[in-house]
Amino acid sequence: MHQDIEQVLYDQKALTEVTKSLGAQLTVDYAGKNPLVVCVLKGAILFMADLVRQIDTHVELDFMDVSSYGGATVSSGEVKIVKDLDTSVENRDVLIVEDIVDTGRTLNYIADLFKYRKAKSVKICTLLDKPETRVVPVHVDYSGFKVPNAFLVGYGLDYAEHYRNLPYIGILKSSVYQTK
Ligand SMILES: O=P(O)(O)OC[C@H]1O[C@H](OP(=O)(O)OP(=O)(O)O)[C@H](O)[C@@H]1O
Ligand code: HPA
Ligand SMILES: [Mg+2]
Repeated sequence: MHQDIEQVLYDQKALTEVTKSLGAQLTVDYAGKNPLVVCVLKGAILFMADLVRQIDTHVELDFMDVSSYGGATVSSGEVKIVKDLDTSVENRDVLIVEDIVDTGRTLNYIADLFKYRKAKSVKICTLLDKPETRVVPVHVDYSGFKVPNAFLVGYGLDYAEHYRNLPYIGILKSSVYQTK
């Protein structure tokens, strides 16, 4: 285990199992629908890559880069589009894939944007849901794990761009981001 990790919450086996189970459900729900599966960069990249391999029906992929944390552990409150989709969502069934819903600001913003752009349907699949810290409402359609109010890293989740490549999800030691 990495020295900056307090506790491992989900190891590779747990992540594989939950991804398979979500993929099986999505295979049923999206059969014949040709959904546009949108990965929210960068955090969701590892989950997206594993999840779509478990979806056994036709899908198209696209990527959107949105950022609100910068180098901090607390949301700035302002959501910025860094890279927009290449595809039009108009009249498409859109499935947004996220690593974590925390304050809800990122997904609230993206889901509203896709509805405004006239998507036929907008659903959310998140690996992690941290309900205690929600500031704005988000309807989560598919969720892997409900997590406690701690700063998590690994499997795509970062602190100041570090730890995304850890193959598990763990709680980051607070001594790493607290200066005193
Ligand atoms: O519910 P929220 O409070 O909005 O937080 C969740 C979002 O924050 C993180 O992304 P971040 O903006 O840090 O960018 P990153 O994915 O590139 O790390 C995370 O990957 C989610 O997208
Ligand atoms: O717990 C978290 N870890 C990493 N990035 C995040 N973005 C929102 N919450 C988190
Ligand atoms: Mg982040």
